[in-house]
This record gives sequence, C-alpha cells and structure tokens, in this order.
Amino acid sequence: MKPSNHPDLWRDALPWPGPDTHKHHRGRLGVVSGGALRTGAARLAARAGLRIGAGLVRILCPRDAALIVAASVEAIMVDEFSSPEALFQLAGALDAVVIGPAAGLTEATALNLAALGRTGAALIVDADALTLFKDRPKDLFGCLDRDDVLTPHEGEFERLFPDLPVYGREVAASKASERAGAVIVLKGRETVIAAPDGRKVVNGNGTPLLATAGSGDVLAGMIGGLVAQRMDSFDAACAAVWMHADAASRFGPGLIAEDLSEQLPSVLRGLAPA
Ligand SMILES: NC(=O)C1=CN([C@@H]2O[C@H](COP(=O)(O)OP(=O)(O)OC[C@H]3O[C@@H](n4cnc5c(N)ncnc54)[C@H](O)[C@@H]3O)[C@@H](O)[C@H]2O)[C@@H](O)CC1
Ligand SMILES: Nc1ncnc2c1ncn2[C@@H]1O[C@H](COP(=O)(O)OP(=O)(O)O)[C@@H](O)[C@H]1O
Repeated sequence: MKPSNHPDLWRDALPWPGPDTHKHHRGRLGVVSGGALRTGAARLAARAGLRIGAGLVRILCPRDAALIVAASVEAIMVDEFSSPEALFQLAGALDAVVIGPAAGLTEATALNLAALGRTGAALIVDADALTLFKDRPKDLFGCLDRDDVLTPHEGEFERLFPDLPVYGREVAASKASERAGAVIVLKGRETVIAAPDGRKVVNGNGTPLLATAGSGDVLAGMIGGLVAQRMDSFDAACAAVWMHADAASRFGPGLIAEDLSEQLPSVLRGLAPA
C-alpha cells in the first residue's frame, strides 16, 4: 500500500473552538506521570495535548513525583494519586488519558491501566504500558475499548504481537488492531494506523529527524489531545501522525522532542478553515 495519509482524509474532522466554547467543552486530557526521576515524558505528552487544543490538561502523578512536576508546569494542572482507585477517581472527570511514557515496568502500571480501563475516558497506551504486557497481552486487551489507541514502535509491537511481524507492517497492524480491539499506531519510517473496523492508512511525510528521545511521548500527547476533543480515535491518530511529522520538518535539523509542540501553532494554522 502506498502512503495514503493526507489532511484531506481528516481536515474536516479537526476540532476548532466555537464562539460559545469553554475549556471543559474543549476536552479534558490526563497524562499519567512516572515516578520522581521519570517525569519528563509525561510533561512532553501533556504539553503536546494542550498545544493541539485540549482545553484542560492534568498530569496525574504518583506521590513522589507531584512536587517535581508542579514546579515545572504552568498551564498544565497537577494531581497526585496514591492508589489505582484514587487514579480511577481522578480520571472519572477526563475525556482521554495517556498512560505508558516512563510509567515504569511495574505491577503498579498494570493496575493503573486496569483502573483507567474502568472509566469512560479513552486511553492512549504507549511505551511501558505496552512492554509490561509482553507475556500476557490478553490482560492488556481486556482493558481496552474500540476507541482506545495503542502506539507501539516496532520493538513494542513485537513484544505484544510476536507472531505478526512476519506478515509485513501493514497486514500486521490490521491483524493487531482486530486482536486488541483498539486502534493501532505502528510507528516507524512509514507509520501504519489501523482500526478494528478495517480502516487503514499509511503515513508518508515522516522524517528521520523524529528519531530522537521523547518524540513518541509527544505523539501520544497529540493523539490524546485530539481524542479528548472528541475526534474519532482513528482520525485523531491519522491527523496526529501527519502533524507530528510536519512539525518536525518545519523545525528541521537540531530537532529535539521539546521543539515539536512549539511548531504546532504553525502546523495548525496551515490546517485551519479559511
Ligand atoms: N524524557 C523522558 O523521560 C523519556 C522517557 N522515555 C521512557 O524511557 C523508558 C525506557 O525507554 P527505552 O527506550 O529504553 O525503551 P524501549 O522499549 O523503547 O527500548 C528498549 C529496547 O527496544 C529495542 N527496540 C526495538 N525496536 C525499537 C524501535 N523501533 N525503537 C526503539 N527501540 C527499539 C531497542 O533495542 C531498545 O534497547 C520508557 O518508559 C520510555 O517511555 C523515552 O520515551 C524517552 C524520553
Ligand atoms: N527514521 C524515521 N523516520 C520517520 N519517523 C521516525 C523515524 N524514527 C522514528 N520515527 C518516529 O519517531 C517517533 C519515535 O517514537 P518512540 O520510538 O516511541 O520514541 P520515544 O520512546 O523516545 O518517545 C515515532 O513517531 C516514529 O514514527
């Protein structure tokens, strides 16, 4: 399949604020932070979610991380939780939640994911929250709904779906989406986005400038920010993947993950209705 992702597929579905909107209407995104030494990934994701238009973004922190995160954010809000049940309560007021970036390969991450799976929030599951389920992928899939999004790089994909890479990336992504019952974003040079209902798109505007630590965390936050604004999860994933690469190309050489969100205003201006 030739690269097929293009703004024509999802431009009309992008969320823009109307005259009577307020921040809660624009979508409420949560991002689960790792522990005290692992807060950067959540901050990258949260900032991307805010930049892409979610009206309200909260970083949900284990107790040891809360003051560290609070000291390093402004518009982003901070909550602390001390148990999966407390996380469940916090997430009840959110439209979408990102979990996984620097979350830690611990049972606490699995329990937190299970708690989030019991809320109405759409989940964007990345990084550690994928790797953790290497030997028990069904435990992960059991927590998911069809509007949830998994964002594996090839290493993470192989851990969850060891029998699928042999089919090639496109067929593998479709089979994985069907098996997981969620949208799959199989990242890489040509990212493949597949939905359980059979929709599939291959992205063609990627750039190797994105091969830098934390760029995947930013992508997860962008998808989360669009899903929080009630964009269909498959469309949101296609749009975020394209905009993420466009942001990288606009910045050019020297790009680090922090730069991606700062390019989003110009990416969005290029997509806004006239
Ligand atoms: N600013 C931050 O705090 C950042 C935190 N990060 C977090 O750091 C933790 C560990 O990240 P790691 O990079 O070690 O975990 P990974 O699962 O990305 O890498 C582990 C191993 O997987 C293999 N692998 C196979 N295919 C790969 C691919 N396409 N891309 C990358 N690796 C591939 C590599 O050999 C690598 O050694 C995660 O929780 C991650 O979310 C990273 O996201 C980077 C930025
Ligand atoms: N060579 C490449 N060409 C195009 N895109 C790339 C390339 N390498 C990485 N990317 C993109 O960069 C991002 C990396 O995500 P990930 O591996 O999860 O990084 P991290 O865990 O450091 O955040 C993905 O969106 C991936 O598609």
